[in-house]
Amino acid sequence: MTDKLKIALAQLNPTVGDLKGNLAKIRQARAKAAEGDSDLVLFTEMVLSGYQIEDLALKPSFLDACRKHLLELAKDTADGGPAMIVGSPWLQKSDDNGSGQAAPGIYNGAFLLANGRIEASRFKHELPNYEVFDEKRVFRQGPLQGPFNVKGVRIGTPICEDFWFPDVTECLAESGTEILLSINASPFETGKMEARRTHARRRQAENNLPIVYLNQVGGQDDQVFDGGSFVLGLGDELRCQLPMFREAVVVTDWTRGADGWQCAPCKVAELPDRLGQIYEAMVLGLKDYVVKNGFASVLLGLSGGIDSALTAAVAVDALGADKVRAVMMPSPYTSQESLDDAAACAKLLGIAYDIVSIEPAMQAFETMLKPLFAGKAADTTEENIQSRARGVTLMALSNKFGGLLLTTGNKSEVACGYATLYGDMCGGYSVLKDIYKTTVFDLCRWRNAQRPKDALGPDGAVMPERVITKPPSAELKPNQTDQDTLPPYEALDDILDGLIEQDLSIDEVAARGHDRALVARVWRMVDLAEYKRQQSAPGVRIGRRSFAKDRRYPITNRYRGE
Ligand SMILES: Nc1ncnc2c1ncn2[C@@H]1O[C@H](COP(=O)(O)OP(=O)(O)OC[C@H]2O[C@@H]([n+]3cccc(C(=O)O)c3)[C@H](O)[C@@H]2O)[C@@H](O)[C@H]1O
Ligand SMILES: Nc1ncnc2c1ncn2[C@@H]1O[C@H](COP(=O)(O)OP(=O)(O)OP(=O)(O)O)[C@@H](O)[C@H]1O
Ligand SMILES: NC(=O)CC[C@H](N)C(=O)O
Repeated sequence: MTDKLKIALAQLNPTVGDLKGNLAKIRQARAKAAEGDSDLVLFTEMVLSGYQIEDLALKPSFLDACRKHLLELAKDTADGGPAMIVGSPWLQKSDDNGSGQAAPGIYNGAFLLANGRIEASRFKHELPNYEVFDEKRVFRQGPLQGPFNVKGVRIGTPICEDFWFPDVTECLAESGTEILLSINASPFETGKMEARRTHARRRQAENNLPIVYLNQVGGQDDQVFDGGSFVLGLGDELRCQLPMFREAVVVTDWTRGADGWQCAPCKVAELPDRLGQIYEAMVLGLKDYVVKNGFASVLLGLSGGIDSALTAAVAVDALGADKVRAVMMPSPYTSQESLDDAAACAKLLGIAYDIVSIEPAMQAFETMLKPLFAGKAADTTEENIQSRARGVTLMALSNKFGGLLLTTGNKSEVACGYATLYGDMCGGYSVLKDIYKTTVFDLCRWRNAQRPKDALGPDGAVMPERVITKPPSAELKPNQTDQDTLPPYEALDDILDGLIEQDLSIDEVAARGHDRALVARVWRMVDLAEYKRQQSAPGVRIGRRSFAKDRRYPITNRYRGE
């Protein structure tokens, strides 16, 4: 038994399916922890496989590979260096010994690696099955179990969702746990840090134990894991705070006292404010999508409007100016103001900027379709041809030069279907998909006022003020503004917040001070655009009702909310 313990917290950015790469990252973190004389290194939920693995969990060959890599990692601990607690998926076989009472099946596990072997395992009990999580679909529920024994100290390891309810920690406390080390792969949402702290305080109040909350960092398709790991000492005292949105390995010092184990105060990183967290989530989400999918660069249509300006700024902050290419594609309806603003944006960001007129394509389509369109008045058909001419141009550049095309629609537009299918919806990834237009304005002002830490973009303003202040327009016909089709964004976003984020009825949203007929119209627009959303690119998830896995609606749907 010992009265002193050094526990290294490894807040890493694994890649789903990259077992070799993740193993190397884990080894590197352990080597760093060993330099700090750590007794134990704590890693996050499913760090070996990455999270979320979705139906990869149903592939026996993948689970075999995870087991093989875990056993290889366990052998490292024969060197007398620090023990490890590592998260991994696990296929429990009927002839497995030493894994407690667990029945055969696929589990989300935590493994104590020491003395050159897997000393013990614990399986996740509370499987989340809401919002973006579908764990019940692929994992079997683990039994309630007691703590690991590390150098005679009883260490309880609730796995993410296990920590959001009292039962798992209560069982651990009743079985003599002295320190709770919660391992997580908890995706970012606005307000999530506060929610995690609240759960930590509750678990502490219930069990009177010190708590380590360790979270994964990095982007995985639509989800961004924001890190922000922390240590909550006895008496609700923040002993250690790791940064959000970046990797960190920090060694914490623990001493056994009369009241139990206490962590010595160490680094307390400053957390970004609300808009800063959203912006950094967008940056990390895009960066990891691009890098982990093997793209060298991105491109986008830069219209002189606010959405493409913000998308370009995020791309530059994530990847660097030399990896971002902007194309202005004027039509006869494009104003000089837009041409000037797009050029000014590109200059402020220092990105490559080309101008390709779509007028020849518009004329070609007019000529091609003239015999068939005879006697028909111009309508949105011709507007959509412009948007599609731009889409074809951008996709051609993506094919020829290999960059990933960024699509720029924000959540207000995506909600209402205010975008052209196979036109401006072309693209492989979206950074604004979960950002309402009013937040787009806030984020532009925020970024013009400051450069986030580690951002690769320039200091100072990244877009001219006029991009933020002018009325938004698709410029698909003369003197058009978004408000010809949509209500003012302040009103629209509040209605959408009610209908989508809060799941309110038409009457309940109208009671917030909106015209009932307008709310019913917006409800209908949202329903009618479901088919567009189901064909749209993935994008960074910011809230609990993102348009991907959080909010799943039927396309064929006759419920009108009345
Ligand atoms: N349930 C369903 N399942 C499958 N397909 C369905 C469908 N309902 C319609 N469709 C099909 O979808 C097509 C109509 O959709 P689509 O071609 O997109 O056209 P549509 O939605 O009619 O028009 C696009 C709108 O977006 C606006 N816009 C365009 C470009 C940029 C911006 C901006 O400011 O960012 C705004 C534009 O002003 C216009 O109001 C038709 O082919 C129709 O048959
Ligand atoms: N003239 C243009 N040149 C280059 N790209 C354009 C042009 N017009 C539209 N696009 C592309 O299509 C997207 C949709 O743009 P549109 O101007 O129709 O509406 P928006 O949603 O208000 O976007 P933005 O605020 O970027 O203008 C733009 O973000 C941009 O990527
Ligand atoms: N991986 C998990 O179990 C995540 C669920 C948890 N409630 C969270 O988002 O933090």
